[in-house]
Amino acid sequence: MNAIFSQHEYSLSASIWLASGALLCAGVSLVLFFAIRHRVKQIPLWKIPGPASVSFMTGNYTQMFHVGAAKFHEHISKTYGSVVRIAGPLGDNQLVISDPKALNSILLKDQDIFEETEWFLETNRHTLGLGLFATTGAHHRKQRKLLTPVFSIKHMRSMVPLFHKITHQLRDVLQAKVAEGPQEVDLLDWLGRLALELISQGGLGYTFDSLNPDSIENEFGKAIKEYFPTVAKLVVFRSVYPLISRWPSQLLRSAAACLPFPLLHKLVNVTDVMYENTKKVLDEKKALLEKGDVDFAEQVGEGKDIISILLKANVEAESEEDRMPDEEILGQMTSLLFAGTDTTSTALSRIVSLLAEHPDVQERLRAEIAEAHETLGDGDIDYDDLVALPYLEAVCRETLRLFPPVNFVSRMAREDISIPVSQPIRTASGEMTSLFVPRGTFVFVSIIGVNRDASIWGPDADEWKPERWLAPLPGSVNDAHIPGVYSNTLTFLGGGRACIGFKFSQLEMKVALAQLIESFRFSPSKEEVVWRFGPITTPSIKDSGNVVPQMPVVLQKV
Ligand code: HEM
Repeated sequence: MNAIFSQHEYSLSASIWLASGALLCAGVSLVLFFAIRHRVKQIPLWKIPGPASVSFMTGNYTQMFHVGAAKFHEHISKTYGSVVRIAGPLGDNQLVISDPKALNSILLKDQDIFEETEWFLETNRHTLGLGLFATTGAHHRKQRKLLTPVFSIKHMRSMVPLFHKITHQLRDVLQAKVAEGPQEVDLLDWLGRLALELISQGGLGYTFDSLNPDSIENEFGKAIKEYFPTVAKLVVFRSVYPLISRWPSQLLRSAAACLPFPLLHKLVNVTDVMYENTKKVLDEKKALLEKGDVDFAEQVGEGKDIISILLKANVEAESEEDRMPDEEILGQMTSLLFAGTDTTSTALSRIVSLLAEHPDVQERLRAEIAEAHETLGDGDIDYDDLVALPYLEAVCRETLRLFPPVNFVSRMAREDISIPVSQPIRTASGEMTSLFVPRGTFVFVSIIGVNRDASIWGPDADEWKPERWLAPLPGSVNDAHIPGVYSNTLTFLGGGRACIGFKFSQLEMKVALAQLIESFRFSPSKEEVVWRFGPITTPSIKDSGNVVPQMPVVLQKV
């Protein structure tokens, strides 16, 4: 009896093994089938010139994403042109594109085909929430439509006094530091605090109190700071996340808790803290709105912040179509904090660093601000006068052209498509006058490639020359029809996913520079500052062998 039972048991487990083996084989065959089909479809891409792959596993990625990768990006665009094939992981063929005509198709005409990648959308949905960084197509367009009025010039104009008020706080802190004489100050830290306050007060009507030197950072502030460095290190995890991202959230949480990856646990914790705190801010705002008679001017951000205005618009909306659900407002809140902080602080740090290296430009800019005060009086410079200052505009434009904080963005072709190119692509067998992009191809939109293209900007494209903006630009700039929203550059991208905060950001920078330049003289530190290339370029110094994000500058009272 026992023997028969064992035999049964044996054949049962053998069947289970056989079935599992068959399933595994079927799974592997399916993956292989799709991988081979994808490779076959990619055959036309082999003709496109590009650097040799350095590893089957990682392709050219170690060169593309290295901290010193600026040189590699410059090398590929100068050697291979504005459409370059690179090797992605496991021999995948991918494209780096800076050709303006091709980008018109990718970012404007065919933007629904060249969407954000799944890994970008899915990880953002689960960490930042259902904001602009997580939606596509009609859903994304609806969100943009509801958000556009709060980023209008009319609204930006009304924000200038708040921006000045916040920047005064920074100026006072820095003035206290240099009261006894010149001091070396880590401006990345202070400009980061400024950018956080500007977006948190101007965007959410919330303050982290981060410009108060005596304040203790709360867990919300810590989470916002830690979010980007944490996700940036989880590249491999993010790339496979779409395979499991539709599992029930409880299962995903349990899986994350079981996996032995401390960074993943940290990301879950950071996400929870961001969610709980944005929800608290939103609930408080809604309660105030429901009371009806609240004086919003008494609130942080004086009730002019983006979220308060969105909530008021929700109350006044006549149909569901014109209303944004709470879940999506929460997603916008975290997305704004994420998108508006490191980008702006990096841009401002770069401008200050360049002014420190170029005292002549610094003096000319200071003179322009002083002259504006002579005409307008001693008070803060208002919106219209600030945007009319030509040299301030030229310094900002030139820095954002040559040193865009975001170097590239990625897209994935959702269908086979042929797109036009401005310059024929030279291949071993002749020239291609259009580019066939097979479905599933990963495309890097090279912001830095467009902004520094010598055939567009002229032979001095790699030089920092603010005065280029004071004279008419070369005809080649207009002729290129660069599909960007800002000054013929791609710094804030273009099309339906262009940076919605680009006017907000320009204004923050101008208010900050106008105030700082009239109070301080900047000169370079003795420390060597290295700009680390990455999703967002960050200045750093080497301290006891460790790389520390920092931008030391010597400050002196004017
Ligand atoms: C110098 C500063 C900034 C730069 C260089 C910059 C650049 C960019 C770029 C390149 C994108 C496109 C990302 C992609 O397609 O993957 C983007 C999107 C975005 N930016 Fe900015 N940004 C800056 C400041 C800001 C500020 C201050 C805010 C908020 C007030 C903001 C809010 C956003 C949002 C919400 C998106 C997503 C837009 C969408 O998907 O529809 N950005 N930004």
